Amino acid sequence: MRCLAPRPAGSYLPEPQGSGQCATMELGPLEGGYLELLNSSADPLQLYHLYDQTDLAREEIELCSEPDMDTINCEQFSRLLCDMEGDEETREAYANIAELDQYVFQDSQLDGLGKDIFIEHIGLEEMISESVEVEEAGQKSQKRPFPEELPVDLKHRKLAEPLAVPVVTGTFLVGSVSDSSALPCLSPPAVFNKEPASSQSWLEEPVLMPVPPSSSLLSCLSLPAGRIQIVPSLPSLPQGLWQISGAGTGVSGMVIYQGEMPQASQVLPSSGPAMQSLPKSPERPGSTSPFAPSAADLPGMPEPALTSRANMTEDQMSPTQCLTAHEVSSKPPKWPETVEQFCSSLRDKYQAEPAGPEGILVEVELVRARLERNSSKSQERELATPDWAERQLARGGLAEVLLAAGDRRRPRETQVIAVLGKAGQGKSHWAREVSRAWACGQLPQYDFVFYFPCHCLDRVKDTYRLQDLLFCLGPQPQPVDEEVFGHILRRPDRVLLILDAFEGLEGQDSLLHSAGGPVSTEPHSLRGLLAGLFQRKLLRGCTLLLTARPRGRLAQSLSKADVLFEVTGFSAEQAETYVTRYLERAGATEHREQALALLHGQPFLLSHSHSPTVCRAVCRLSEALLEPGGEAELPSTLTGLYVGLLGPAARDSPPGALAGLARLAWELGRRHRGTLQDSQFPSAEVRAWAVARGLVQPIPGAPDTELAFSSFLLQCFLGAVWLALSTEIKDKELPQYLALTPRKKRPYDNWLEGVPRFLAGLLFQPHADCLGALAGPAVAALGARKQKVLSRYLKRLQPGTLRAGRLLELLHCAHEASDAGLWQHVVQGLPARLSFLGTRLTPPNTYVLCSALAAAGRDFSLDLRSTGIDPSGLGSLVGLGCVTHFRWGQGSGGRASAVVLALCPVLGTPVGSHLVCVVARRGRK
Ligand SMILES: Nc1ncnc2c1ncn2[C@@H]1O[C@H](COP(=O)(O)OP(=O)(O)OP(=O)(O)O)[C@@H](O)[C@H]1O
Repeated sequence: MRCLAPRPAGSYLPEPQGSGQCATMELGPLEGGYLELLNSSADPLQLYHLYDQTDLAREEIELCSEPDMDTINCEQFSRLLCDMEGDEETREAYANIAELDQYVFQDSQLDGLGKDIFIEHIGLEEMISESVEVEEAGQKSQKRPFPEELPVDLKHRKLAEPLAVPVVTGTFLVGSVSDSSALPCLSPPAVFNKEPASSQSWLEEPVLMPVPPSSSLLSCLSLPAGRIQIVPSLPSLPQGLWQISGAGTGVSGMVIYQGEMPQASQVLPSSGPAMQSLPKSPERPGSTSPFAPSAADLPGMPEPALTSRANMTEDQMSPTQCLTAHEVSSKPPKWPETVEQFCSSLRDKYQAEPAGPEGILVEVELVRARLERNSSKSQERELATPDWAERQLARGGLAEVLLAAGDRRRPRETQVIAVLGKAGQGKSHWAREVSRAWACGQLPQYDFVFYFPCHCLDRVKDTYRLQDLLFCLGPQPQPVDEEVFGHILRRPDRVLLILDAFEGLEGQDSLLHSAGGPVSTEPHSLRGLLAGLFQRKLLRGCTLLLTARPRGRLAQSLSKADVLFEVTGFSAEQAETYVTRYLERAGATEHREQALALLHGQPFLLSHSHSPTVCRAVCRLSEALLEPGGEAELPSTLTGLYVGLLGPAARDSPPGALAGLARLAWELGRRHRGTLQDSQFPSAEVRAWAVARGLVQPIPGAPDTELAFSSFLLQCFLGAVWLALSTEIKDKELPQYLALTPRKKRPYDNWLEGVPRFLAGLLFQPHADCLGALAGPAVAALGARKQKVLSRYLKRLQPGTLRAGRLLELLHCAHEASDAGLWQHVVQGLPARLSFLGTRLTPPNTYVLCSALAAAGRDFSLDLRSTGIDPSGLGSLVGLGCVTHFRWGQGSGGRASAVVLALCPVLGTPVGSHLVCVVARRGRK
């Protein structure tokens, strides 16, 4: 393919010299240089096509004999690149652009002017709202001279044009904001503290007010009147657009952009840095994966071939697929029939599986993760908590995740990728999407993808060979075919094994690091086989993708993985998308607005909907509540949510069914298990009831005799029901199950981590609406006795002595209890200085903390560093009048890294160094 190489004089495009067989474009010659070309409104494809035709006519090249202006095939594309590389003028023009880019966007000393011009020049003005007037709000940094080589017109404009944005010194900035009132501003009216921090505390540094990032959440932070101060010498901010709006300041908005500026060819995300990382919903006509954009996603590109690899030519593949396929390996032209058949049966299997129980897919981001020791004394590790703005999203989506370990990969070396996250965050959902994406032809670097739910691999008694694992225990059980197996062994680098819910394997931790795994494919225990894979002895060179809840010793072993990612659940927007899609699937689209109103009416449940599991539960209850019509309201607690869901099921249950299932949930949970065999149910009747009511469900890929609780949270709820109902649990033992006080020897390791708050909810909430609604009035006396025991215990607890994680759990218990006396007792006991350093503040954690601080009626100082708190949560917390001081920022360990800002009524206070921002004000010049 030919490139649009500029001609030395005048026009960049030659006059067409004949049309040949190609359609003639009506496009006049373009004058100027590459920058003009970039700036022109001409369609690049048209330009290419026009130029291409003329050369075609000249060179009589066959390529364009069937002209299709929408199509650039792979070969054409690589020739374009080659031609561009070979052309001196092209190189020079692009070098100029690159240099300008570097000068403008990567230099922390540069003011906003050059950037603005550059943005405008390359056509990114749209990023800056034209409706907002901007004002200088800071001081200029020292300017450097322009590089001599810069295009003259840019130099000229830089010097001649007026300053379009207020300059605040530092790293860089992008533009003003549009009307912030249009954004969902979740924070309450804020009154900031404007006093200096008191001494002798972690607040000693003048750290007051963060610049909160705006995100896909489009959240904003209301800023009250007060001094503005940005502490200088900040290390780099993470990338992204940050937005602040302030009511009391006349500031309509402020956007800070930190990080690399998108290149001219890139599209700036309209609402923050969130990137797609999962294949798109099957309902969408476009591609289901960022890996291979479809014709719908990229107008002008041919739709990629989907399922079959046979007879697939490069022309039929999308460019991305095409390039990737070339990069990864060249495949043999044709596979033996048996291999083709096996491969397509695998693809069919994955394509036939629905996306989750409801067949809904919401695109979510994966975040780069890291494990760290949870205390200096312990060897145990847990997921590190980066600040929200420091998170590194897997910007290349699925492709990035799968290729992430590639850099470190040695030739023919197995790579291990771990995708981690708390229960119910969507790990399995994501892993199944990977296999579905492959089945749709979107991961051409793999010939075979095997998905295993690890519950099915926990067979200690039998021995297996590698081929048994792949064929008999694999997703599409069938007799071993040696020809296919031989094919797999020849190219292990083209095999992806997905081990989902890895924590479900007995003794998983030892599989990852112990030595001595088998080197041959002779029969071994299943554990031995897996150890051989992880120790890179079996199928060496393959990719192992495992998903797990990282806890205990497993977390320790997982640090051996080549690369780690975390599934972090839904944003508020994604939760709303889920609700919408859920109702569409249920054929109840007419209830959408009401359902969203119900959810927003219960902000606590809204915050919990950050977990896809809870979001799904909320949808199910909303659907049930809205169906009969009339007034409806969601409960205000998680306990209420699950009582609402289980109540009707309990009412029509066989005698003792609920208690029987609750006992199973508890007993299995104590052994860290969430799956059960048919034979474990008290009776076939109970099994049938539990399946029919969706309390347990088949495990995809597992034998029919194996079932799993439909969610971990439901198992926790049932476990708590058992503790509340059981006469076998002695009263004095009950408090230990809240796991709030450290004990030397704990009989209960809190694996069922949702139990404490559900137990408090079940025992404290009014009996008739809660425990009674599930188990009938007969258990009222038992419940009252247990409640008394817990109440005594909780009231003796001193919140000030608890570590941050336990304090949050106590707040959750008190919230679930919905008991005014208990709540008051807890909030009154909160210490005035609260440090959450290194403890995750998820949306529900932030919610209970906000409620408690607001109810306490006194002032608080908060350390919010390394909590991962999101912008809206941060806005809500620091917007509380009672929060007089707070600290938030990147990292821990006292790095002088916080972004500090306090407001003054009039902006214009010098705004520190190393930050460039645009402050937009309405009605002021
Ligand atoms: N991106 C998503 N789009 C739509 N639904 C989702 C998404 N992620 C998760 N879900 C739904 O949320 C629920 C929980 O997801 P999933 O089972 O994948 O979580 P998990 O992290 O694997 O949990 P566990 O650790 O308990 O196995 C499922 O019903 C799933 O279908």
